[in-house]
Formats: sequence, structure tokens, C-alpha cells
Amino acid sequence: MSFHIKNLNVAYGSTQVISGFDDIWPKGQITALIGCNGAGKSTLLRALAGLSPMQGVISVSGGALSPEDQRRQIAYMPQDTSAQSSLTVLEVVLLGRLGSLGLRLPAGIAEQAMAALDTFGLASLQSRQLDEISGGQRQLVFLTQALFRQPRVLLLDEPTAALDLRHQLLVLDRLQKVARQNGTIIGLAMHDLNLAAQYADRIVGLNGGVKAAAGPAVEVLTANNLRAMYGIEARITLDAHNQPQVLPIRAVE
Ligand SMILES: Nc1ncnc2c1ncn2[C@@H]1O[C@H](COP(=O)(O)OP(=O)(O)OP(=O)(O)O)[C@@H](O)[C@H]1O
Repeated sequence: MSFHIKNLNVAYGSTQVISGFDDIWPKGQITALIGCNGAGKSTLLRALAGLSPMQGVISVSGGALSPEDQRRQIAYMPQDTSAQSSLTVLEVVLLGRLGSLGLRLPAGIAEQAMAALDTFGLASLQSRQLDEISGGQRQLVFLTQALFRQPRVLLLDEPTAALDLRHQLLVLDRLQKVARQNGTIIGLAMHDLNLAAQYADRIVGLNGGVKAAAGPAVEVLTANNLRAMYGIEARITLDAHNQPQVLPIRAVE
């Protein structure tokens, strides 16, 4: 089972933002989307989640996904999780299973949601309203909700952007486990290239809405690619596991 994206095109009005994007995201792997501000990462993830009109075909295991399949099989967490809401933290996580909730909660589901919150140390916040917790805590709550859905495909837009260093590592460790253990297909937009190198199985570079590079970190995170995609000069070294580490030096013309 893998996630196939064929000739995906997205336009806002007459402005083309994603052009002819083709890729295959394997089962049980993390694919990280990288690229400069405005490169099209969020637009691509939103289109895959069925939230932006697009042209092209997306399929899982060869079967093209209808808009209904997209909603059922794909979970998506946006970049901006700010919310004025009187929903509590526990209610937000439970909404992850909205599709299977009736008038009464199925037995045990609240306990499962609490256990999910506990993974990121959030259980004590269960009764707080969404607007009574910090930005990083809100990002963790929405991440917990997306994981609680147990989707086949999980799309996360900059899931560690609001998190401290420890929580960045905890979240990416957890995502790697979910991918490996459940076979979940995970796609992330990321700006931290070193974390992408450490955790992603594949990196896809977007430049002006076009796929500019794809493959393992060591092939994508090269000085030439970073100059072309970000307009920077960078020093690349290999760590003890032969993964590239990027040290940005200066912006270039
Ligand atoms: N709703 C919209 N209407 C019109 N243009 C948009 C809209 N949303 C995004 N764009 C444009 O589409 C392009 C891609 O934006 P997108 O948000 O996908 O980039 P990104 O790679 O996620 O950037 P960032 O790293 O800043 O989050 C940009 O030029 C942006 O200005």
C-alpha cells in the first residue's frame, strides 16, 4: 500500500501554485516536504487532504480516492492551530473519531483519548478549553487528535513549529513509531532540515510549486539543491549515522 500522487495541479484563481506534481509515498514511511516560504508545501498538503480544489489523481493501493475517501482515510493538521473555542482538550481529541461517534460515547473511548493525551503529557489539561492552553500545547492537542483518528494517511503541516526541543523530538519519535508499527503513510511540511534528515525516510524539495528534488536526505540536502531551493550557501557535514547536517552560512543572490 502506498500513496500515489499523479499530475497534481493547484491554482488560486488564475495563479498556478502547484504544477504537475508526481510522487509516491510508501507505506510506513515519513516523507518530509521542504522548500522556501511560498514554495507550495501547505497548498500541496491541503489539496491532498481534500481542502483545496485540485486537478490530478491521488490513490492508495491503486484505487483512486474520491473526496469522501479523502475525508475518511486522510487526517490533516494545519500549520495554524490557533483557535477561539470553548471545546475542551478531551473533546477535541474525541472529535478525531467523529465518524464513529453516535449520541453516546462508545465504551472505553474516553479512556483511550486520555491515554492518547498522556503520550505527550497532556492528560492533566483534559478539561481546559482550547483557548486556555499555550500555543505549543494546542499544537500537541491537534496532533493527538490527528493520531487518534488512526488514518491510513497522516498529513501534518509544520507539526513541530510551536514546540520546544524536547517536544520536537518526542513528536517525531512518536510519528516514526506510528509509521513503523501501523504502516501509516506520513507526509510532513518542515523547515528544520536537520530534523527532516534525522526522521524522514524521504525528503521532497518543492521550488515554485514544482518538485525540485526527491529521495533520501543525503541525496536531497546538498549544497547545490539548498542554493537552488532556498537561495542560501550552506555547509553540509555527515553525522555518525551518515545523515547530512546542514549549517546555513549566508543568503546568496
Ligand atoms: N488562499 C490563497 N489564495 C491565493 N494565494 C494563496 C493562498 N494561499 C497561499 N497562496 C499562495 O500560494 C503560494 C504557496 O503558498 P503555501 O502556503 O502553499 O506555501 P508554503 O510552502 O506552505 O509556505 P510557508 O513555508 O511560508 O508556510 C504562495 O505564493 C502563496 O502566496
